[in-house]
Amino acid sequence: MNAKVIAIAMQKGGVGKTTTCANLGIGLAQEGKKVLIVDSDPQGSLSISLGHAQPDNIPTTLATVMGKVITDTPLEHKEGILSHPEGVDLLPANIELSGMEVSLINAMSRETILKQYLDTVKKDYQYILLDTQPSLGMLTVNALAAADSVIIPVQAQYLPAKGLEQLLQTINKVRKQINPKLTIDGILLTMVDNRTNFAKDISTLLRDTYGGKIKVFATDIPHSVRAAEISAEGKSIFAHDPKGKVAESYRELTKEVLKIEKLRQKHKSDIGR
Ligand SMILES: Nc1ncnc2c1ncn2[C@@H]1O[C@H](COP(=O)(O)OP(=O)(O)OP(=O)(O)O)[C@@H](O)[C@H]1O
Ligand SMILES: [Mg+2]
Repeated sequence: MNAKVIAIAMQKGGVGKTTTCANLGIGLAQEGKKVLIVDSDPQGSLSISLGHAQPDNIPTTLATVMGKVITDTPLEHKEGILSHPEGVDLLPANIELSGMEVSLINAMSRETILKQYLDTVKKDYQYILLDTQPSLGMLTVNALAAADSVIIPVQAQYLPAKGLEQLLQTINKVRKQINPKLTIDGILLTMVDNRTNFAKDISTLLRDTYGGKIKVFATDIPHSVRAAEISAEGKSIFAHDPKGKVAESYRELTKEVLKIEKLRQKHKSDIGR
């Protein structure tokens, strides 16, 4: 195994990054994949939403293992990785990670500390998903430097134009300077309210503006209070409301994500012929 690493990134807050990371991760596990999800947000929202209500009490987190990479200290096998009853592994985060962001400033190869860490666990997984914080700071750059691809959640109610442009510029910079093979899997429309036409307008606008260059996922994630409830429950939408429209859409998204990998493999073998 050599995991595909997907960063879920958008510096605008509250667009559904954490929700997508948890539910896509568990969706992939339900398709039989070995999945690690990594919380790289000092707020620890992903850790909270996967059942660790007090992340600040967790002794070993992403900050611990990144610290060990920086100081060249050997890691134990799967150090700090917790398992979730729905079949995924989680590397949690807490407020200590904001201290890490400061220590990165003076670290050698500071943009690739997370990548160096992930290289030690990639053989144990097929997918590694990275939840990122709402900023384009050093932790997000580390996630982009470590990733094979990015999924960009965009909240359907708001025109994402400016935030999206900044993110694309950062992705291009990371490609040029650190990680040339980084690709964009797609833009994901989240919290879509089908009672309005606005979401449709935005998705048309996105396709018109970026079409050809960037895929917009065919699957939209609908707005639903059921989705908002899960972060307090510590479980996925599949466990909380399995027959609901949000569970259905995350199942569809999971299929789309698996298809991207299949197409890439086919493309590779076609070229090899
Ligand atoms: N499909 C949905 N329908 C309704 N509410 C949702 C949906 N998806 C997520 N939410 C809620 O919207 C809020 C923001 O979602 P989430 O935490 O996933 O976004 P985020 O991009 O990770 O935020 P941040 O930038 O703060 O990390 C949360 O309260 C979440 O429960
Ligand atoms: Mg979040």
